Amino acid sequence: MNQSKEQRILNFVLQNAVRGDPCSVLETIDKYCSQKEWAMNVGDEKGLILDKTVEEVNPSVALELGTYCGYSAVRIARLLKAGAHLLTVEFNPEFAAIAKQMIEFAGVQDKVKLLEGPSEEIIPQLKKKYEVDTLDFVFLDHWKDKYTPDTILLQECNLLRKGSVLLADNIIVPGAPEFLNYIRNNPRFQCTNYPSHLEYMKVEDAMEKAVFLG
Ligand SMILES: O=C(NCCCCc1cc2ccncc2s1)c1cc(-c2ccc(F)cc2)cc(O)c1O
Ligand SMILES: [Mg+2]
Repeated sequence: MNQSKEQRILNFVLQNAVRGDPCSVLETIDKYCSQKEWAMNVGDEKGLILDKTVEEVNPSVALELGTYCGYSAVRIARLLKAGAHLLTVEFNPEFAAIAKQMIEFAGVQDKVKLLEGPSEEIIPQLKKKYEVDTLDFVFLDHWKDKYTPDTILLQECNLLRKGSVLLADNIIVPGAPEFLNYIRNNPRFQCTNYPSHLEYMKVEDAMEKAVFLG
């Protein structure tokens, strides 16, 4: 049966990128998705905002919700200091299988733990099962109507500490209006908006950073 788009992206990386070189993997995915088939990776323009935020936070423990093909997991992991790690959550088994191979090809597998399942099930397991104390950085890039309930769940599970940084993708497209309303009106978060563009398109999009004030 014919291949999925995600399998085609992975194959293009396996055939054209340099094994063990995360930047080469990112460039190759961006090349494929801007020239051949659009896909919902954070991309190179919003990827720079992600890079700057990760470098600023320099997290020891990071969480990503919404792995997809592993583009942003590779993007984040390549910037992590020795001993730091990223937990990334994907509920679609096909996407998780692609992402696992992408992460391994990029050579960042020692810094990334890929967790399969719905975020609302995984988040409550982070402390006991995955030995997380608190999260320094959280990248929200899964279903846009899950951003708010999962942010509330992270607080209920005591996974945020004073200074924890959340970064949310797709604030304009597909949009996360309920999250924006929640986070900007919540006195426990200090928010910053970063205008940008939808990955590989001239369409406006934005990212929102929210620092937890404790
Ligand atoms: O839906 C998007 N991303 C989430 C996919 C949902 C995957 C999930 C992961 C997970 C893990 C744990 N629990 C539950 C879930 S659900 C998304 C969509 C667009 C877009 C933009 C314009 C379009 F015309 C069409 C699509 C752009 C983007 O950057 C996106 O991130
Ligand atoms: Mg996104």
